[in-house]
Amino acid sequence: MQEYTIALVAHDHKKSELIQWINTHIDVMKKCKIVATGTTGKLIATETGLEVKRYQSGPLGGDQQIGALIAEGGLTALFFFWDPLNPAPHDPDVKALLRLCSVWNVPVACNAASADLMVTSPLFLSSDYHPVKPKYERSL
Ligand SMILES: O=C(CO)COP(=O)(O)O
Repeated sequence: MQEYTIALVAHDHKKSELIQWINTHIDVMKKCKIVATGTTGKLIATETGLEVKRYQSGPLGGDQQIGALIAEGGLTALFFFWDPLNPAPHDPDVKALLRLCSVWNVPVACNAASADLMVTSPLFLSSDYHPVKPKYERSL
């Protein structure tokens, strides 16, 4: 059976919204392998009981670790409830993570409404759905 890895990430002011969203979609979440940045992952595990592979906290490199997973072709989708109203010290990392989703055509939802649409799509976790993985050529 195919394994689907999703990343769940939320900035501090968005964490409770993410937990609420996860609980609304808990049956879908249970079908996925979940990775998360450190603090978000800890909260998800304690508040929902889901198993979570935790990376570093975002400001300490967690966003970049998830970016590396994308670059290796190992991420199915990203749910990133980022905070548009408070500056983050690691904003370049946040931008880099979102950029890599576009580079590698990885589905990404940045708010609860988009996340709702994504997980309720019949294509989500469907073995018939293979988003095009771009091929890049770089000459040195
Ligand atoms: O800062 C984050 C994403 O940019 C999230 O990090 P934490 O999950 O450790 O709070």
